[in-house]
Amino acid sequence: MTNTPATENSQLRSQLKLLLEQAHRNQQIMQRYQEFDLKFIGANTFQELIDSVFDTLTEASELDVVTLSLIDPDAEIRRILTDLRIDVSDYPNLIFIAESIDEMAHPARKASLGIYNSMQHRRLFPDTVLKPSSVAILPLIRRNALIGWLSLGSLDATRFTSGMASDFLQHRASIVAICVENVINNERLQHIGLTDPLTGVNNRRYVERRLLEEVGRTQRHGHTLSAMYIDLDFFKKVNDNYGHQGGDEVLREVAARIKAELRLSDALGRFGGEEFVVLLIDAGMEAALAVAERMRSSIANRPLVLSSGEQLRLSVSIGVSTLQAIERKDEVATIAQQLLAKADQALYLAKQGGRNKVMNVI
Ligand SMILES: Nc1nc2c(ncn2[C@@H]2O[C@H](COP(=O)(O)OP(=O)(O)OP(=O)(O)O)[C@@H](O)[C@H]2O)c(=O)[nH]1
Repeated sequence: MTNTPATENSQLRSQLKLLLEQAHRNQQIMQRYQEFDLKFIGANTFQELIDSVFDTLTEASELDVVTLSLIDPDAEIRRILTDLRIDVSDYPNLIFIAESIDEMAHPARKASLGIYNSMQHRRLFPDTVLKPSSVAILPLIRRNALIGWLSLGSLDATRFTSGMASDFLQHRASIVAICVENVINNERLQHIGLTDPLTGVNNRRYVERRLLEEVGRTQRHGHTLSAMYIDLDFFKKVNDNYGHQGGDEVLREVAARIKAELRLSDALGRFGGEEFVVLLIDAGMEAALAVAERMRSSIANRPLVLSSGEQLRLSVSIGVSTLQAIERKDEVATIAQQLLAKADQALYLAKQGGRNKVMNVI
């Protein structure tokens, strides 16, 4: 049967209507994606970016699971994030790949779409996340280097199929790659500004900032907070006998021994020369004195070995103070100053008392 002009006309009209509806839907999708791109680009911190990737992207693209894997062989990114007090364990969908990428079992630089395969994709969808039925694995490439993968997963096995065009997804991955690189560089700069270049521990600026935060928290929630001043004894002699470089090596080793006695939530900063300040979070005087004693003995009881092979014995003096019940009306800055001043007085007593000692001022 041949179509009359009238039926042809009506068929064309309904085709046109479908096309217009499709175009309208596509425009809405594009608009939605542009909003997400702006959200990614607007992220200033790593935390803001990963929140956008995991929450916004998952919801907007109607995905069941999204993971972000970053190649971090020397754990540098993890160290920066930990120092900036971002707990990576809060993000099960954020994966750090420690091995060299050649060991990864799938093509590294091309987008790959298809059915989930546990052999191939297990690393990008670890046990802590939902197992998808189909996946889109999008490499994140910056300046020709592979920095990780954005992995999208759906419970619908037909959502991502191997023949499907991936330009649109790859475009999204390029934006995520740029944003990841930017926020990591930002965090790196922040980190450098708060780190002592010689010892790698934090600097005075960081500790002073943290101290105000922690005093505020103590005031609000009634926790305890302790502070320590740690000063190397007769350090001038180390420089005189082993040279400035020997002195620097000693400072690095002492910083590492102090750090080894601390919890991740505590703060350690080099305040200048051969003086360190520690903030012990949620620790009263008794606990702080015990930690200080462990630090003192870990330095005094074990000789320091220089790169020249020379060994030397050294000690530290430590002054401890603790914040107890504080009045709400007191100024945070004044309380912080008093806490440090007391630790400094205690250090003075330790030096006066013969060094290699822990003293406290209440
Ligand atoms: N190698 C090295 N030495 C430093 C650094 N900063 C400060 N110093 C040295 O640290 C020494 C500090 O000496 P003093 O303040 O007299 O104290 P001390 O010899 O440790 O004596 P007490 O603190 O009284 O036990 C000086 O010789 C400084 O030159 C540094 O970054 N590297």
